[in-house]
Amino acid sequence: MTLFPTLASLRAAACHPPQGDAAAAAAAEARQAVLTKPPGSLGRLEELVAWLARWQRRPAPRLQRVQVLVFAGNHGVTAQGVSPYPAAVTAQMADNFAAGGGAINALAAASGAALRVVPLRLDCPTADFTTAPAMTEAEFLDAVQQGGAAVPEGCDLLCLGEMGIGNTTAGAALAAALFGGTGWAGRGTGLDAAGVARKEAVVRAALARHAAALDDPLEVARRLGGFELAAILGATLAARRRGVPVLLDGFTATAAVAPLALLAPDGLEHAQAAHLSAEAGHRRLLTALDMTPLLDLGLRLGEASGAALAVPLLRAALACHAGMASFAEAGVAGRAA
Ligand SMILES: Cc1cc2ncn([C@H]3O[C@H](COP(=O)(O)O)[C@@H](O)[C@H]3O)c2cc1C
Ligand SMILES: O=C(O)c1cccnc1
Repeated sequence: MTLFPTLASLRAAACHPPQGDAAAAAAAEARQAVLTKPPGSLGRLEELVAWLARWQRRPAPRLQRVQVLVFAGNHGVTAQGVSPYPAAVTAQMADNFAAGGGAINALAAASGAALRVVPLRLDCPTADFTTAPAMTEAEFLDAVQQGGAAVPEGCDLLCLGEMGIGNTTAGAALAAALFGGTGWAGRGTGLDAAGVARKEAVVRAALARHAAALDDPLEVARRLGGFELAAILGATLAARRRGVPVLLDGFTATAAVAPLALLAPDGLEHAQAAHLSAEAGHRRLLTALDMTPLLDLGLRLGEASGAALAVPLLRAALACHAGMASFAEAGVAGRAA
């Protein structure tokens, strides 16, 4: 089924995201209050359970089926020398994932999550966005659709990430176009200072080329994004509709979905920033989106690695919520006054 056959239908869906279940969240919170601990003492873990309840629309949320999706795409902007690695590495890494050899294979397995890698036209990079829109409207919608279609039925949690040489430049261009300012370009896979300056100049050139169209977040995603970034946006939208909470990976994945927060103020409420990437612009991007990352481990990999790493944290939060005794059950005295 085509989720969003036209840009107008995609825009309508993004501007009016369905709400979570406030009663389910309240029920989860009410249970937190009677468990044998001072109220609020499990901090963010308590909030995470209520968040899962709200977006799974279940008072007792579960994490039986956790799906990691890694979307892969190639970028014409690599012609500008913005990555230390050749574009061929994207397809080579997709093969490596298929053979089980990537970091995300190990991390998904360690987190008890299923992994699917979705290659998007790896033999056909996007256009170099310093000279033309990265994607045509049809290409953009197709990538969004593939992202949405990859969200499995009956999934309890989705971890979203990407593989695409050059895509931290696309992420920086998206962030700069959506939130303004300079200095969004970072080291990516390991640029030196001269390389970062060249990348920043490429971002400036892209913004100048597309200046007339940058007040529309979806046009920003089409002109400056990439196939895998559009797919992450589509998967995030589809997850919202299907009652699936989302863990976002690093800078690039966050930039990919940032248009949703500008199209609807609550457009990313069903998503958490799983970690703070070492990529320069991530902290600033999360601040702009009012998101607080769950982990800060100095990762700068992508591949949904940080998202997969946060899954055990959510499992631990649920284990407390489901497994702890209440004050009444345990015969523990409540607060004196
Ligand atoms: C071997 C290898 C494995 C990776 N896995 C993720 N990335 C990460 O690096 C790329 C973005 O960085 P840049 O914009 O500097 O090219 C993306 O593919 C991202 O997923 C990798 C990069 C490489 C080289
Ligand atoms: O934070 C990210 O998404 C990231 C950082 C470096 C390389 N690839 C991705």
